[in-house]
Formats: sequence, structure tokens, C-alpha cells
Amino acid sequence: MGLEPFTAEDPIFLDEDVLRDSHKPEDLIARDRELEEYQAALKPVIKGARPRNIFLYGQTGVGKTVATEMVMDRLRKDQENYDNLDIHVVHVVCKNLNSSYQVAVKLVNEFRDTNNKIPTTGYPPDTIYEFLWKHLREIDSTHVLFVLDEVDAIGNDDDILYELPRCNDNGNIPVEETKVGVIGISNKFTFRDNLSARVKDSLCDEEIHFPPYDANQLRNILYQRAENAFVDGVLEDDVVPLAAAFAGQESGSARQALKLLFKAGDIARSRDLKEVKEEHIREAEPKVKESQVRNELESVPTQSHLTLYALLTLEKQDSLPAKSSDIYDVYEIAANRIDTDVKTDRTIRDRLSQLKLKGFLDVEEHNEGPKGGSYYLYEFGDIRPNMVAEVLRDVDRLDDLFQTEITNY
Ligand SMILES: Nc1ncnc2c1ncn2[C@@H]1O[C@H](COP(=O)(O)OP(=O)(O)OP(=O)(O)O)[C@@H](O)[C@H]1O
Repeated sequence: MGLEPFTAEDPIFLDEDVLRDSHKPEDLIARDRELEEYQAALKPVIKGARPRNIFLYGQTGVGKTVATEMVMDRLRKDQENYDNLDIHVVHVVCKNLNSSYQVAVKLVNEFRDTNNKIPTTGYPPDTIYEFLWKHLREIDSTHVLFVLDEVDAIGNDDDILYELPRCNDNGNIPVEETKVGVIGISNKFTFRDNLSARVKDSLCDEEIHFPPYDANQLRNILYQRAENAFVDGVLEDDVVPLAAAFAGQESGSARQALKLLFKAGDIARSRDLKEVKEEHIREAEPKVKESQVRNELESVPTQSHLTLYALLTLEKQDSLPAKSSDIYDVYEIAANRIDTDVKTDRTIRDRLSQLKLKGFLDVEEHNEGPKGGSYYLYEFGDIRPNMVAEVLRDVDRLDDLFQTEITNY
């Protein structure tokens, strides 16, 4: 069969990119309080004073990044009304930067040209900080604001969140030259609670919470986007309310609601239909959910990936549910094979609890009576082991583990 010609004709989407994360909406719906608090926290900057450090938290897809971009754009624009102000914003996404060191390297490189970047390993941490202070001393700006998005990726190693907010206080960067502020953004509630006291003190001058959206708010967010994304009249009346209801019940995430709407439109288009119907949202729902689970699985730390790999191995041998000690034995072999740090069994028990919290694992407590004590048995939760295997195969370095299976332990 010959190929059909490509045509730009599209009966469903006017501009599907409007539904993507990269699209900046003109207004934020239902975020007045948060924007007000955000602007109030940054007011000292426009007066030329030292910035307060701000910590933004709330679940995924609730507008933390888009609010930050809007507030920063506004700040950059309004500074033009003041002669002696030059605000420089450095926005980095910390996803996949699993330590303070990696974040510090990334920040240094933000100040350097392409052919002058430093490598991600090799220098002692102190040298990296020295590079950073040097760039900050040399920059002409009156203020530098560091936005550290998805900052929870650095885990327990929060050194950078101690060093950066205090670089003006300890004289590394004289305030007369440049005033430095940090805006940390996180969608893990536990991250804030687990920050060391020294970091909490300096980073969390101001905390702004972004709550999940309810179905009503999501509906308005979707209507705002749908207007420019879809051809006039193609959305059946129930489509937006249903997508908003699903996302509202499940997560309160605008991202999830937008993905549902996009997927439903995509299904209708792929079938040459002229209308998006309620049934397309119902069909899109499990697909969007699966792709979210995949993303979440991809983004857990290496030690959790190895823990999941151990569970997969045990599952193949019909040995699930299993005790944490058995999981640990397989984990240890796997970690050695890929030449990564082998953590203690306690750390792996923590990883198992984290994976349970995310719903990837189920846990059952077993009680052997007064003498035998109790122990936990782990197995996969509401997730297909095949999908876990697919995801892990794509993770850098882990693909090697699948070449030869671990059988003896
Ligand atoms: N109040 C809102 N009005 C309009 N669009 C919104 C609103 N909140 C979020 N969105 C849209 O939802 C999507 C996700 O928002 P955003 O990336 O800001 O979430 P986030 O809280 O930073 O998520 P994460 O923690 O996963 O990074 C984006 O497309 C954004 O434009």
C-alpha cells in the first residue's frame, strides 16, 4: 500500500501545543492568594533590599513552576522602572541532579559559555563553590535569584541549600556587590520536613503552599486552554467537566487534566472523527494514568530502582511476597554488579517504605506469636511487573542487569 500524503488538515486541534506544559497561560486560575504571597515575599527585591529565601511546595501539577515563571517575568519587567536595579534569575530544574554537588556544578555552568563548562565530576566540592562565588562576585547584577525547581531530587544531601542562602552573610559575596536569594520548589512534602535544621532556618524565610485544585477550578483551567487548543465546537459539552472530575478526584493536578483532554482529542483525531466525546475521556484515563506511573517510576532514585530490580528477580523465581532481608540479598548483588554504592539494609528498608507510600508495593505484616516476633512481606502493588521491567531497562546503567539474570544468592 502506498503512503497517504501528509496534510495539515486537522478537524480537532487548532493548536495542540496550547495543552502542553511549555505553553504559558495568560492568567493563572484560582491562584490569587499564592501569587499575592509570592509577590509580597519578593517585594524587598524591588526596593533594592536583600531577597528573602522562599520555599514553594505542593503536589505535582498545581502551578508552582508556571506561577514562578510569571512572577519572575513580572519582576524583570518592573525593575525597568528603577535605575539602580539589575535582577538576574537563574532557573534550574534539579531533576536527575541527585546531589548538592551536581546542582552546584550546574549552577556554575549557568554562568559559563558552552566551551568553558566544567565537567560533572573531578573537582573537590570546595572548588566548585569557589567557582560559584567567583561568578557571583564578578556579575554586574545587583541581585541574583536562584530558582531550584524540583529541588527534592538532591535527597538528604542538602549542603547547597545551606551554602547558597548564607553566601551574603558569611562574606563570600559582599552584599554591596550582589544580593543573593534562593527559591526552592518541591512537590515532596517529606522533603521539607526532613531538611536539616540549619537549612530550614535559612531556606524557609517564606513558605508558600500550593494546594491541589478541585474539579471546579480544573474545569476553568481546561476551558481557558481549550478555547485556543481546539477547533470551535468540537468538544462535546460533557468532555471538559469529565476530565476535570477525573483529575480532581485522582490528583488535583492541572497537568493531569490537560493530558486527559489532549489524549481524548488525539484519540478522536486518530479515528477521523469530528467531535471529542465523553467516551474518549474515559478511554484516555487509564492511558494517561499509566504514563504518569511510568514517569514516577523513572524518577525514583537509583537505590529504589535497584530495590525494584530485586523484587522483579524474586517475582521471576516465584518468591514474592518476600522479606526485606531476602530483597536485600538480591539488591546487594545487583548494586555490586553495576558498581554503585551498596547501601545498608536499613536504607533499603526505607526505600521499600517509600515505594509502598507511592503505591508501587504492598506490604503485609506477619506475626509469629510472642516468641517469633513480627516481620513484613513485600510484593508489587497496583502495578504490572512487566511495566516495571520495561522502565528499568531504559534506566542508564540498569540495562546491563537484564543481560544476565541474578539466580544465585
Ligand atoms: N492556575 C492555573 N491556571 C492555568 N494553568 C495552570 C494553572 N496551574 C497549572 N497550570 C498548568 O498546568 C501545568 C502544570 O503546571 P506546573 O508545571 O506549574 O506545575 P508544578 O506544580 O510546577 O508541577 P511539578 O511539581 O510537577 O513541577 C502547566 O501546563 C500549567 O500551565
